[in-house]
Amino acid sequence: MSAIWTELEERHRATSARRIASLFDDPDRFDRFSTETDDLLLDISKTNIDDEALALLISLADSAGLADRRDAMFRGDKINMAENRAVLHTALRSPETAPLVVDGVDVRPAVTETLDRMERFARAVRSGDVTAQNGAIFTDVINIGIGGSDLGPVMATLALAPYHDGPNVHFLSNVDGAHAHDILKRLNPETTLVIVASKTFTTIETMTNAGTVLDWLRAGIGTDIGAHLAAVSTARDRTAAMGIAEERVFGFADWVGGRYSLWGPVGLPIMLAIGPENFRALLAGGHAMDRHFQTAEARQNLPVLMALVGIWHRNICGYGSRAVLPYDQRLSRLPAYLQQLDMESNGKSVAMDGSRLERSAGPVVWGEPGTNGQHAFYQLLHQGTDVVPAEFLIAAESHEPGLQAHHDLLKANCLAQSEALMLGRSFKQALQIAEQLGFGGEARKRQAAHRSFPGNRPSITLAYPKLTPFVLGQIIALYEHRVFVEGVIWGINSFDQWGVELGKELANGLLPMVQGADPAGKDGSTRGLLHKLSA
Ligand SMILES: O=P(O)(O)OC[C@H]1O[C@](O)(CO)[C@@H](O)[C@@H]1O
Repeated sequence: MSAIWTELEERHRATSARRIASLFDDPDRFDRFSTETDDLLLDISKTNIDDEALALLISLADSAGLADRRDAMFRGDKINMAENRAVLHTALRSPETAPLVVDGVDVRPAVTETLDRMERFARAVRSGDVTAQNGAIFTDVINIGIGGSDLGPVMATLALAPYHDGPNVHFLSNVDGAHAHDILKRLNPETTLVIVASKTFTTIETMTNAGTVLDWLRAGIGTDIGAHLAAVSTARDRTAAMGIAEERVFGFADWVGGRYSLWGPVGLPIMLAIGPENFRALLAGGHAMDRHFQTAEARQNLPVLMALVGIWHRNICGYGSRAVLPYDQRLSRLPAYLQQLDMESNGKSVAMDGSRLERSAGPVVWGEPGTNGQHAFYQLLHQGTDVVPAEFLIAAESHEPGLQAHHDLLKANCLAQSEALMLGRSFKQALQIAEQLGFGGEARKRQAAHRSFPGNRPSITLAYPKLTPFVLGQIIALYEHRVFVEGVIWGINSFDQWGVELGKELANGLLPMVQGADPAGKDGSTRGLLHKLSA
């Protein structure tokens, strides 16, 4: 593998002076460097990757054993070695029936049974067959969860707003009491269903918020609150201890990682919002991407290509971050969702065997929807000292046919940004502009310096017909597999998250000090801040 890395670095050295725009002297470049699957088109042509670089990147993935690792994941092997767990979120969206065995048990029947139970429950809540304690239909649902038990449902519910015909869904995640307060003050406990979503059912934020919301329910409707509760968890003993009836608990197995969990019971709020049929279409989209990932040749394989672009930019070009820029307001939480998916999976510096990684791994992922971002941080994307590879997402068709002019503008802006990043504006062109504006002499040069754009900044674009549940399912699964492929190439375990533990432990120790205990043994800064923060 190291020989391929060296060849890639050499290829980069040999081509880094080249302008990306010059690659379009090849009239077929777009056709050869863009790929379509069911609904998605991925365009990687506006990068400096050429045939030679792509061939090397593909051999890198091959030599990392990508096909074997992929098959091992889908087969249910315990590829999350650090936790001795299989990684089978793909089973949650699979209609296949052939046995899928983990620890001697075929997992398919339980997946089907849980999905059917979720569906029955969601239908009954939506129709009013399952009602509040006083017989009223539930108008609102609060999902209490954080991280993977929040971000996926938040992102998908917003993305699929045009399909939202069920109760209003509110997401309570932050332990900051302001979050609970601001949600609860708008709601009526008599018509509110509460889902406590936590894989472990130990997460302090979720348990604290659940305690507050259960108290709010009791204050509003009395002690008999069972009709207003449901839970999503792998820990049935703990859901029982919270008083949530067995039939209101939707369980899943430890082979579903938190950030990969929206396809199963964690997706219950999505199902309540958009209905079981649309939820199943989301699953079908995810499964379609699974099939594509498993069967397409590397050069036509969207997750593989997206990952290889990621590797090229991170490791070969040395770019430390990537911007996710959905030109789709309803994907405004996609960057936040991807921050967990990507950075909690691949934000690591240790290989599977515990040795230090020889190369950089996961980049910083960030972003905001276009066009808003254009009026905020795009200045840095175009003229900043660091290059940030951009990832654009855009639909051919909107859900608002009556507002076509808006969508035309949205598309024009999206295309303009990737074009501007690539082309830039030369000093010579900027001099002409300055002259037209009436600047002369040194002022003209100064103006031109400020008004020129280096260009040659890479971007990729993901285009889709319309943001339907099926398309969204494909997009999410595409990113999941992209993260997986990058993790395989970096040689890391993308499915554990030890990096979140230390802060949790220290917070437990600090709580008594926040409440007045002696901060003995703490550093000067922490002691000083504790003093300043004592109310
Ligand atoms: O669903 P749980 O167990 O409450 O965990 C919530 C989140 O917390 C984390 O463990 C990180 O703190 C995530 O991986 C997970 O998605």
